[in-house]
Amino acid sequence: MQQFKMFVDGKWFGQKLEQIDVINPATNKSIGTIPKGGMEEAKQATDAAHAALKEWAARTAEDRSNYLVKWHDLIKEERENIGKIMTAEQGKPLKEAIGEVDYANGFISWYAEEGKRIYGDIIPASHTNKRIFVQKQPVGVVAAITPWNFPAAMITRKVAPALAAGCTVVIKPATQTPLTAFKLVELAEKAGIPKGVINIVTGSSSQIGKAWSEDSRIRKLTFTGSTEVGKTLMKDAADTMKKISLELGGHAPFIVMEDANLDKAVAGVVASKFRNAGQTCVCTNRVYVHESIKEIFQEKLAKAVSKLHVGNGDEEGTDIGPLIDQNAIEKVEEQVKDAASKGGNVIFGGKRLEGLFVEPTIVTDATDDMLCMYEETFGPLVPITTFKNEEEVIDRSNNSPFGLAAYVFTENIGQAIQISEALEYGIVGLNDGAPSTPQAPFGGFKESGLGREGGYHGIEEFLETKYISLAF
Ligand SMILES: NC(=O)C1=CN([C@@H]2O[C@H](COP(=O)(O)OP(=O)(O)OC[C@H]3O[C@@H](n4cnc5c(N)ncnc54)[C@H](OP(=O)(O)O)[C@@H]3O)[C@@H](O)[C@H]2O)C=CC1
Ligand SMILES: O=C(O)CCCC(=O)O
Repeated sequence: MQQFKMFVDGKWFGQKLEQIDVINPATNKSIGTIPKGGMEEAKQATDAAHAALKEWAARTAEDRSNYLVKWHDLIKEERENIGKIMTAEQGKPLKEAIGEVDYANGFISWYAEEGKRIYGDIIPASHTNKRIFVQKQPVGVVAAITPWNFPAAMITRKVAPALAAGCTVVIKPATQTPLTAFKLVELAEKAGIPKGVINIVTGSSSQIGKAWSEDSRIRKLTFTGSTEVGKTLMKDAADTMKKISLELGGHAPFIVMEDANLDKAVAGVVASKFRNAGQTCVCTNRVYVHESIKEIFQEKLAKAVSKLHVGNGDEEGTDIGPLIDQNAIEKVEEQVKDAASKGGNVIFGGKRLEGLFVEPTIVTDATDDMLCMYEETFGPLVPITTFKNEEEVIDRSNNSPFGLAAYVFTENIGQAIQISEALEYGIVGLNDGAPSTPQAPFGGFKESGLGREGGYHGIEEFLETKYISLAF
């Protein structure tokens, strides 16, 4: 059994600390152990990142870009190997895991270029003897706290723009999926990224989170995970007035208008709902189908879902792997039971299988008082409800504290634009069940978070704006 180590200031360490098992959710077997770090290790990481900051920030953008390109190329060479590590610790099907590695690597190559385009401005002054220059500077040391559902992409989506902007980073991956993160950091070291620029610690999330929140040397905290933890981090970060980005929970509505191409809509639900067994914050959580097409849509969706194969992610042909843990299974079970007790019809699936597997499930006749219609599911359950008109479906879609992703399927261009604009969501998939991509600004409205990741917007999160007023 491999004993993994943390990486701080260019050194791998931690084998003398208490160890935590990393469990394969498909087999319930330990696949390695990681050190249980805490306050002390979090502080060491901050010390290292702080010491490395000045030199890294002073480099040219092109120099930093070259390191990112090397890192990208090493990840590309090992994409299958990293995918296997991810499937073993997280459970997602291998083809999806390798797809995530490519997606994750897309952030590195994109920001390797975007770092070269951090432009300033010259603003006309009010006096003839003055000039005003605006420039962007790296915010400083960045703390990145990442979840288990995307063990690679949530790291690179934060670390690549931070490094490109001239920041150094300390990372805490989810305890359930640290091995992919260690592999990425190992390849960053191999790419020659200087010591202290990337540091990673594992262990007590509350201690590490507190140490970083309270440390005034950390100038930016970037987090993906639950809304509850995001709120705690935001409160804790207030005392040192850090910049903060939060990618939190979602509850995506999927709207199927009367004139939608139903085959495209069904493919869209399958893509957005069953990716990662339903465990993404942009997964469809509730489907609104126009009442006139309800029967045919449900029939087509049930047929498509019946073709999905549930199994261990490392087996060929698996579409849906295990859920991450027992709590996740119980949440889905509770939502199915609740829906059935309130008049929902389970027309497909509905049962838990052995281990951490659960059948893909379709519940029709869903009503707004069912748990699955307002509480994030994070599992392969699709509740379907009907609507009569555009105004109704927009109101019901927006009636949520979340505002991350929404999906609309229609062939009417004018209606498509009007609905997209009316939705209080940061991402709208218009006839598109898979809108995520490195060059677009991923992020949510309302309690789904703050800030954007990806695209040129994503690098702004790691920059401070300064103006220099010159008088002569
Ligand atoms: N937006 C998204 O992509 C995600 C949303 N979720 C939602 O959240 C629910 C719960 O998932 P869960 O894994 O518990 O999510 P969490 O928010 O608890 O975990 C996400 C990350 O935050 C860390 N963390 C947890 N508590 C603290 C803390 N007090 N201070 C600092 N860091 C902390 C975790 O560490 P550790 O692993 O060590 O606990 C992990 O690295 C899911 O069912 C889903 O609804 C979950 C994951 C991702
Ligand atoms: O927060 C998540 O669930 C991860 C982001 C998924 C995506 O990038 O599509």
